Amino acid sequence: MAERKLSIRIPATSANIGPGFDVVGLSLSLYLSLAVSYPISPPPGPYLAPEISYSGEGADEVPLDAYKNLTTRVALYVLRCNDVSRFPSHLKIHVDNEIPFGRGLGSSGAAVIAGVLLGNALGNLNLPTERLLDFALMVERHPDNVTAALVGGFVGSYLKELDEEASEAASVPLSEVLPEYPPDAGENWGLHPPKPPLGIGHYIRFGWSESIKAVAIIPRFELSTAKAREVLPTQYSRKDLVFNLQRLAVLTTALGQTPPDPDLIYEAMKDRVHQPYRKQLIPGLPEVTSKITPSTHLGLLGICLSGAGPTILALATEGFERIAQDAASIFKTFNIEIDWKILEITGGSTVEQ
Ligand SMILES: Nc1ncnc2c1ncn2[C@@H]1O[C@H](COP(=O)(O)OP(=O)(O)OP(=O)(O)O)[C@@H](O)[C@H]1O
Ligand SMILES: N[C@@H](CCO)C(=O)O
Repeated sequence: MAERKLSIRIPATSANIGPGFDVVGLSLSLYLSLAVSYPISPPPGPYLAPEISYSGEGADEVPLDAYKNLTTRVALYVLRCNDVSRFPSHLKIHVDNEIPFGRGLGSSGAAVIAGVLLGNALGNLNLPTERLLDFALMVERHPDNVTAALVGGFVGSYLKELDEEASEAASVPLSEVLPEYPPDAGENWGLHPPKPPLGIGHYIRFGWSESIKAVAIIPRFELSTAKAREVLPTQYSRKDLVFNLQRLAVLTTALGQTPPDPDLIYEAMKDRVHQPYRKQLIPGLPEVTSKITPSTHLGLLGICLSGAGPTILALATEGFERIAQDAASIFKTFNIEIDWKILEITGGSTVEQ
């Protein structure tokens, strides 16, 4: 029986990088990988729903029902928006995941991009990158993680201001975008989910100095992005806004310079928009980010919360192990154990047939 096989690989991401809340993201060398197969002509007999197997991070909690799993729900959303009512029969998907859940390393953004790429490939849709991003943004509504996961590198993005009709289309509740269809609903599923407006997200890739690696200091507890967003204020002072804008403007160029300048970067990775409010959820955050500096740790460039946390990201050119071990000692005084990884800044998502 002739089979079609696909391999899809999505990198982890770190969002914000200090002052760039909801704006910048960085793709990192930890991966969510999907091995997909299905017969080109389905064998005679009834339609068979997808079979998912899963290994690695999140294996004990991720739903294996294709109508409940985030990646396959997103894939079905993309298919249905493009007049394909269901998955191919006898579809098999094996997921292997290296990205820990709820740690600020973009696990949900990776799962969403995996779904968009899976839907695009299964439906032979050949959607351009910009359209793939529109679909991802209908699900994960801030662009930093999904854009970096899709295109790779150090990326800045913004959401376009939409006209009234498009804003309405883009603000439908997530439950309508990704309903949990009953697996036996067969051919009768509607084909008209809310389609994304065109061109929601826009992005640009900045330069990145090859000498810089990322040390991910990963506390052994989860913090959901939703919870970490609830503690943020809805309004900011002009002083705090200008503080972040000044640093972000410098940071986007400073990280592309060789050799990178630690004095410029350390200060440029400070933030007043999200980290001060999230410290109540991450004991030890202010201590780690203030005690590990370029003057105490040779090679360190800057240090910040990764995404919504609790992971802390240190950017450095050398001295990686010492940075990680000293961060571990500080966290230990707060009774928090950590794992750490030295990561490369990597390319974007890939689909191989
Ligand atoms: N591979 C996956 N398959 C299915 N669901 C996933 C997968 N990865 C993540 N998720 C879902 O996303 C949730 C984590 O999302 P959340 O936004 O809270 O954290 P994060 O994406 O890891 O962190 P951040 O957005 O700060 O980088 C998980 O609890 C799980 O429900
Ligand atoms: N910019 C987002 C990233 C997390 O997904 C936040 O900090 O809440």
